[in-house]
Amino acid sequence: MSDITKGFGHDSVRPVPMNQRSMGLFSTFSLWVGANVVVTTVFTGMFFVPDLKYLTAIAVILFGSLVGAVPLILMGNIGTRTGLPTMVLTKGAFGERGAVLPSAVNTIILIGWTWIQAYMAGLSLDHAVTYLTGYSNINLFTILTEMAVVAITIYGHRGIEATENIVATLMIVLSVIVFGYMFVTYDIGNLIHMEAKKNPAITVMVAFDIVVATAFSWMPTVCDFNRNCISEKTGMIGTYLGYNLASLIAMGLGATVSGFSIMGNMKQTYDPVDLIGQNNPILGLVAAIVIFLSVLSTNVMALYSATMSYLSIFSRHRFWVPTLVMGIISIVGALLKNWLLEHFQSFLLMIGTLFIPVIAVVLVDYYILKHKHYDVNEIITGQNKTYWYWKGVNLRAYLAYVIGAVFAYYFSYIQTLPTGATILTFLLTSFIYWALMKLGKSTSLSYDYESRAV
Ligand SMILES: Nc1ccnc(=O)[nH]1
Repeated sequence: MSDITKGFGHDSVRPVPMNQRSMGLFSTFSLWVGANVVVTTVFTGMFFVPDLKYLTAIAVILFGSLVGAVPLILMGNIGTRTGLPTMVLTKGAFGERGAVLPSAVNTIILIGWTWIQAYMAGLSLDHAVTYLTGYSNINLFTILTEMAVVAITIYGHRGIEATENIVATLMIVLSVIVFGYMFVTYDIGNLIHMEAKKNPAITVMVAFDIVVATAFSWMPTVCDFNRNCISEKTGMIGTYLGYNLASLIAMGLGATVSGFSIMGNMKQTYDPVDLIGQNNPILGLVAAIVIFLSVLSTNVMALYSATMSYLSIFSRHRFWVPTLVMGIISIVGALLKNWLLEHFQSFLLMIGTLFIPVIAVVLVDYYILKHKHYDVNEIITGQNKTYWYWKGVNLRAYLAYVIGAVFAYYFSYIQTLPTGATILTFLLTSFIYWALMKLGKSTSLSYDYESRAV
């Protein structure tokens, strides 16, 4: 056993020193292409057409991603500067003990992502194989996909980076083939002129909000990888380019397939395999490979980040043990199948509610209140109690967080806003946290923090 495990990743939550950084511009770019070209993002793109006109949808996807990727790269840059994973970094704002809650929630959410994505990969592979051979076994293809994910992730970030370097390029090339085939066979001109719905559920503003929220869904993960970037500049540029290209490919694919499926009087779908597999089983298989690779390259990141979040709480455990245990959970849970798809929308809303306020608090804390400086050693050891606040918890961060989360919950579930709630939640939480911390400075409440933070 020990011979096998020696080769596994030994990744930990300790800061990655500069001389051990492994991601240059191409790796960073590939990683973020691999991250956001994923079937769930394709699925999201489906909802934009025909509610919006095709080119309007593409413009919203592009613009929303360009905007959402700004906080994403700012967040990732904290990882590059400190060498720490995201959930360890939340200690700086939430306190040594206050960070336990976001870390635990993040672990669970990431496993949720692996479930739905593995199942959706299983579905596409199954459809393609059925069109080709008549054989069908969704469970088998789902399990095989997720087993491959576990087999890669167990080798740690180096295994993941090596995978992304190949898979990202492959996905770009294969998706160009799929887009090309669809545009020619079903006629892109028709798609462009297709009428938008009269009473759309998704307006331009709501679509924009959803695209920005997609970027937020990556923020609890970003430092786990960008802490391996060799420089701040390549980290930010690689992430920005990779993430935006990926959004355009993935959401664009969903929007395109949706439009063509409706024009062809089919049931609305996001899945290119469903659209083209019947006419052309070989290209259906190519499309299924794109979907499979999209999930492989994303689920390795989700499982890895779930492990990092877990290790943020239980830092002494060896990397491969929680990876393997959660890997097995990710395989079994994917067999919940349609239940996962049915709850996907509420899952997204839940993530928005739970995590946008966390990101707002961390960004304000690092870039504004702590002037771009965390004492890395102190975050890890807690020796001088710099980030101890009150009994290990920063109550002001929690207060801002709760207000932000209640706001997000109310305006997402109970009284939906015509603008969506993502950006407003982010701005509101940022302001409240900043104000509470500034206000706190002049009251005795701040004694604990101020006296120790020198
Ligand atoms: N679409 C996704 C966003 C964040 N994490 C994932 O695993 N998938």
